Amino acid sequence: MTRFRIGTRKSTMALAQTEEIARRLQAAIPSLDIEIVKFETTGDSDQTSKLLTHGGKGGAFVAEIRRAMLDGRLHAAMHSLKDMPGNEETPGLVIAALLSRDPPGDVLVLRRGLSLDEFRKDGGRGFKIGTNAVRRAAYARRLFPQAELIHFRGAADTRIRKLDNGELQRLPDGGAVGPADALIMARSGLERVGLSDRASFDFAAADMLPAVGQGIVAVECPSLDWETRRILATIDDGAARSCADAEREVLWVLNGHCNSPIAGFATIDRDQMTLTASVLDEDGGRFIEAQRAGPADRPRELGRAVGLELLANGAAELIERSRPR
Ligand SMILES: NCc1[nH]cc(CCC(=O)O)c1CC(=O)O
Repeated sequence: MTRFRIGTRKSTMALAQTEEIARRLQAAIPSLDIEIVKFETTGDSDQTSKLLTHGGKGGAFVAEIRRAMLDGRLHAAMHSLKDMPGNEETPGLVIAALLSRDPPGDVLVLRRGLSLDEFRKDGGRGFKIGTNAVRRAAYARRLFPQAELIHFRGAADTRIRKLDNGELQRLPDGGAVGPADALIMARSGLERVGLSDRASFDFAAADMLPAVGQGIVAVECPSLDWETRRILATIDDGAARSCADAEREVLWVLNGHCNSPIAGFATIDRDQMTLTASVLDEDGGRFIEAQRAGPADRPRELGRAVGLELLANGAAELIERSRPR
């Protein structure tokens, strides 16, 4: 049998996620001969320009690796579900597996030597929080109204090194900001790069609603490659899929772009699903939130209802305002 080739970006986090896919596939199908194929992408080599300008890291990576699958160079590709565009479908490709969800929330990572009490005592006054996500910036402005939010990017492990070294973040216009005193990062990402001991504080979902799909690793493959789909079905997690269907339906209804200020998070309790979603203003001034519960086996219906409620409350205007031009 030919080797089963899975494509991935080369970052520490992406490799850890792909190795997890390989481990689960190997456990399900011991005879499978798996090869991990590493891709260098525009998103990784261009560390300075704002992600926004090329449609998000997802946008750049997704296009390149998808070509390889459609050309037959790969059987499948790893994605963070969070980074997959929610406002379009890719003809010829399908998300054939979603791994069981890792912790979905965000954490605060402080520069070494800075204590949480010190950081929090005056609403963050005098401190700089680095993040590239409109969603995180908007929630952070609410939680730490006195802190300064600065643009900060890079792979998870690189970002923490920059934080500890007090490095400035270069901006696309040639300027620089920083150094940052704190970062906001996904707990799952931090764990995957082996740095979970750096989490100073876990944000509750109610205080910082996770991004749609956060914590879920996705595996994509050509939709007509039935053999690959059968293989990937062995590691597909039903609960992750239901939550993903509900959360991504919100993106679909809102026609959200790659860096949309949209948050969405579903949980399942027995046969009930609860879905919360929000649309945020870049400066944290306006929040539109909606929450509904419904049968867990009808996730899209719930996503649609929540998405339409957000639209009825003015979501489209906030999303259009943040669209990259
Ligand atoms: N944009 C990069 C990215 N894509 C997915 C995750 C987190 C892990 C996940 O959601 O599975 C991260 C890092 C971060 O947001 O801190």
